[in-house]
Amino acid sequence: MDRSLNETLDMERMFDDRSLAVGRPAKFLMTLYKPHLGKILLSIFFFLIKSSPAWALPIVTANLINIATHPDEHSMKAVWINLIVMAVVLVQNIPTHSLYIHFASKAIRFVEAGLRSTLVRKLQHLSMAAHGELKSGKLQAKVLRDVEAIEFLSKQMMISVLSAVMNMAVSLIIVYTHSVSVFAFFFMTIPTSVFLISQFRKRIRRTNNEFRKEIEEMSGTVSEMVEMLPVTRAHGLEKVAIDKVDTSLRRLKGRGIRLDMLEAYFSSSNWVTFQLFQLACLGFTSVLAYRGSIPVGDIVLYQGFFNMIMMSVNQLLNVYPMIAKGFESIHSVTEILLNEDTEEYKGKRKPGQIRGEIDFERVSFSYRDSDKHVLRNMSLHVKPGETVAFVGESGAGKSTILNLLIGFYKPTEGQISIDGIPMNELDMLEYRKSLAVVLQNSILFSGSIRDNITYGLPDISEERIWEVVDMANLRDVVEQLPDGLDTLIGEHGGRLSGGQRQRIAIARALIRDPRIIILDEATSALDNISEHKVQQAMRRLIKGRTTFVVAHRLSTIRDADRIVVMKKGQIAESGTYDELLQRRGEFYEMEALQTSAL
Ligand SMILES: Nc1ncnc2c1ncn2[C@@H]1O[C@H](COP(=O)(O)OP(=O)(O)OP(=O)(O)O)[C@@H](O)[C@H]1O
Repeated sequence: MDRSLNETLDMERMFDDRSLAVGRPAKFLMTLYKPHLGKILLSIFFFLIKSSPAWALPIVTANLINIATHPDEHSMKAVWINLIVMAVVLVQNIPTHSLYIHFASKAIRFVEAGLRSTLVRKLQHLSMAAHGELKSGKLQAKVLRDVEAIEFLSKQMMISVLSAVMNMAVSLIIVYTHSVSVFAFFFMTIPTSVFLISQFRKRIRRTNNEFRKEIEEMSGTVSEMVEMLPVTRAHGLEKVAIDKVDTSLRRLKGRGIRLDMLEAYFSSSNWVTFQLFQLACLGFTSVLAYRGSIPVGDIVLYQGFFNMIMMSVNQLLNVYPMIAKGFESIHSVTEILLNEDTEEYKGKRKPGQIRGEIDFERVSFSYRDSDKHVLRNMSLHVKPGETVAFVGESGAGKSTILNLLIGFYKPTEGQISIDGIPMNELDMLEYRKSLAVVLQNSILFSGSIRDNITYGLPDISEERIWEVVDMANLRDVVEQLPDGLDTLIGEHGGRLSGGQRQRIAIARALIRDPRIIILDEATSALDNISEHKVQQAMRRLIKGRTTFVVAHRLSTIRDADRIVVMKKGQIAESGTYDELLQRRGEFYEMEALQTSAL
């Protein structure tokens, strides 16, 4: 098996570990990176070597000054040794920096790909109810933005945080080995300066955030103005609209100037604090050198390392907001990864060749978090090959019946059986192979017409494709397009008419040669002529197959074996078209209403 896939599956297992509680981002990161420990250790190793020029430079500079201030007969030799060592340390940076990035990047990319893939798998397995709760927009944001933020967090951890922490640690060790008193000075002054600088930075960040909010509000006002343009123009309200934007602009301008001034003040305070502490370090080390406690050249060494520590602190403070954002994203990603609300049916019984006998046994259903009984105590026996049409007022529960049949939701009470096997025990993957579904809004994806028709079936012959194209009355549409079946249809079929989209969805159902067909208003968007042709094709298709249709126009279900009239989640009456008309009940009234409307 592909190695990366193996690692992805490992990751899935990791997230099955319930001990990985939400709210522990550090543990989450460790779980993510544990399989890549080798790469991480190698990247740390190469980081240490590649960073040596930064540490060597202050030492070599101090050595050279010390040699120059105390020359003897070995001085020239010592100068050359220092220069050659520095040159070697510099040149090794070329391969070691690449090796460091190679291992760090490999670890990060593996984790990123694995995380995305685990999330996508999880999304595919979450129940429809969970999807309804998470809302698709929010889900997209999670998969795209949050994974990006976690990837960014990883990069910052592996690059900025690692380099800052290492630089600080090495600097402190070198300073400690050179002079304990300078080390003590560093130890006392650095935390104070970090505290002051972080206070200034906090204020700068706060003022920036305030300003960004103002700008967002401003863009909201402008885009609302553009959206409202037709209404504004139709009522001659241009001045009102412009005044509204002007007021918002004036506020933004004033706030902007004030924030620029505040930012200037805090930025310069930040810089001056930094410089003052550096000056204090210079003063302290100069006094030590004057007293002869340290060699003169070491002043440069301590300046260099003080600077390096302060730069590292600055770097950490810079990446802090991004790290905080990354940790927030970890929270929201774990919300999905640890969501146990997966597909409700987990049965494993293989149905064999499905005949299409379906039983609803006292089925009741309510959507989650809703007290409303959408279906109540519904029983229905459907023979293999029978066509059952559901009609009834809006909200009567017709589409819900189809959702239950597909297995998107489980009945709250009662059960549905397929060929005598309760859905609970059924292997849904096998069952759904014999289902074809055409829902109210035909769902197409960007790609060619061919891709959309053969979705999930790679080895379909050209002949078979044209056969269903003809059956779905699509040939004239396809032949008029520049690339025929390979014409790209744009996102969600945006370049096609509603009728064309629906016909593609019908062709997709036809090509599966299913045993059970589920149609929700499948022919509603077709014109009279093509609807007639599709109806003919449908008749051919549904012959011998169990079919469930939800249709609002009663004319389309005249030939159904049985029409079930739904009312408030219950079966009000059922029978053939003619039987129901003769009964003069609900259906008779609906039919009369539609005929008079026509
Ligand atoms: N995902 C959902 N969550 C909560 N309630 C829902 C959900 N889907 C549908 N409902 C509610 O369930 C009831 C039945 O809806 P359903 O879509 O099955 O009716 P319908 O008979 O197909 O209506 P229409 O003819 O308008 O499509 C409605 O009151 C609807 O508001």
